[in-house]
Amino acid sequence: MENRTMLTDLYQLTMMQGYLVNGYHNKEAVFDVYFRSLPFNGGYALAAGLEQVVDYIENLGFEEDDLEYLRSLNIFSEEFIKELKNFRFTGNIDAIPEGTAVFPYEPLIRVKGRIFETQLLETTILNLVNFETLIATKASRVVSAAGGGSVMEFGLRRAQGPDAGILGARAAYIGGCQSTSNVLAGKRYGIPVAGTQAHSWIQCFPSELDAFRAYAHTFPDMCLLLVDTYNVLKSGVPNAIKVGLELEAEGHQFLGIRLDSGDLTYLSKEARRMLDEAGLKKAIIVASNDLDEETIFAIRAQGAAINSWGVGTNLITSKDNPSLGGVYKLAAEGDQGVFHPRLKVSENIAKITNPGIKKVVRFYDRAGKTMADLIALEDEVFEEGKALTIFDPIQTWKRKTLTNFRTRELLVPIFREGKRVYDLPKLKGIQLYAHKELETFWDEVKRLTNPHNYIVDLSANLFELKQQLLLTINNDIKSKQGVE
Ligand SMILES: Nc1ncnc2c1ncn2[C@@H]1O[C@H](COP(=O)(O)OP(=O)(O)OP(=O)(O)O)[C@@H](O)[C@H]1O
Ligand SMILES: O=P(O)(O)OC[C@H]1O[C@H](OP(=O)(O)OP(=O)(O)O)[C@H](O)[C@@H]1O
Ligand SMILES: O=C(O)c1cccnc1
Repeated sequence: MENRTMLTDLYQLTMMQGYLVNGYHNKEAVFDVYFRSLPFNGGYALAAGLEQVVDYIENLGFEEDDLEYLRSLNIFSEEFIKELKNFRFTGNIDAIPEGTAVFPYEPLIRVKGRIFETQLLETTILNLVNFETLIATKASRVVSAAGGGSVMEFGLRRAQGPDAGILGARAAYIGGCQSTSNVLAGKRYGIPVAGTQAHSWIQCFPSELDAFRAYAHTFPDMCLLLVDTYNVLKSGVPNAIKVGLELEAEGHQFLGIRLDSGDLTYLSKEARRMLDEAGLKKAIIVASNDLDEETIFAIRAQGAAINSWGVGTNLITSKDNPSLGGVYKLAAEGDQGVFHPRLKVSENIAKITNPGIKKVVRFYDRAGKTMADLIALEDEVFEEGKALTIFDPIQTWKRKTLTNFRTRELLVPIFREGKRVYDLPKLKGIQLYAHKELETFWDEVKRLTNPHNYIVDLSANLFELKQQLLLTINNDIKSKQGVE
């Protein structure tokens, strides 16, 4: 749908020209997309953004004016520009479907192909996956805090620009929001749109009652009245009740009220009592105002009578954790289908990469609950009938034996030789899948604060390969130091 080919960092293009000049452009590479720590000190993340990655790959191509611009920088050769003219992706991509619960170091996307092509994809894939995964995860936390109450996404006005508003609404829907106020996101992705009215509507009329009546008259079947413009309990709620009863006398269903300031617990309880006493038991109470999972959790714990939550800024900007640190790291390089595992060394243990072409295997018990994930080498097999001992890759004495398990491989083929082989699921389907997916995890992993660490280990073979490569690199450095 959208050509984002030029939405990249300059260094991808300079490296590409470098590969070409040095005869490396046809070398094959495998890159992994993964993050190193969970956002929000939470227990899981929800993968999102794959549909946008697919769209990006399918629309790759440099236009004439892109090439003109690159020429104007005076750093690229004509030979390179000519290569760009014919650029398209001809490799393989595997990915974990959107809505899947994912954990640190698990390859969310695995890209395999000519380095000339795979190098370019880094920036854009990360840009798309980091943001949507972050917002889907945040939304999932907000929705979980809301218990059975619905959550409307209200963030567009304070999102970090239009793209974040639109893709944020999409990700929030994956995370479980019921609707969005964002009309373009509704049109583009089929997300249900919903809304009430602003204070300006109430202020514009001679009185609050006039404003409520006018709204009810215009939208009798979607009438949620904002009750905090003047005084919630002395004016807003009594006026809303009057109009609600008038609407119901005319045969319509009065939807309810929205509280947007003050002590939401106290006001909702009082408003509930007043609505019930007036016979408007079905009218709902919506709350908004700077909400996030913590405030919603606290307000519910106080016994508030709130049915639905409008959540904007804190959700769409992921205010308490504004980025996900997803990275795109080379795991193997090869020629004509023969690959060699590669590793990046770092003083920081967390930054040492996992080498080789890998997969992610999720282990379930017979009741369908998750037991652990294993990052393994692509060709490894874990027989379902056979006990398997797994161990923590840092604290290797921490061991666990899995028996009587069922396995699932999380990465699925998305592109083969440049052609899409994956049917993109509908957004509603992704939302339902995410919900079901989370049901397979224990509550301890999902709780909002200090969750239990879900086990993600390396297979024994991958662990061994990593140790071997680290040893080889270390020995190499030592012997070179001896020579020089
Ligand atoms: N009972 C409650 N427990 C915990 N937090 C609450 C409760 N009621 C409201 N809040 C939160 O407290 C904050 C109140 O913010 P603030 O003081 O700006 O709101 P306000 O009194 O409604 O003023 P304004 O009219 O400017 O919106 C909001 O984040 C709101 O979600
Ligand atoms: O608080 P958020 O989670 O971002 O949710 C959206 C907020 O946006 C609107 O407020 P508006 O832009 O009119 O500002 P105000 O109510 O804070 O004055 C609405 O009334 C909500 O309070
Ligand atoms: O429809 C609403 O009530 C709404 C929409 C966007 C932001 N705040 C509120």
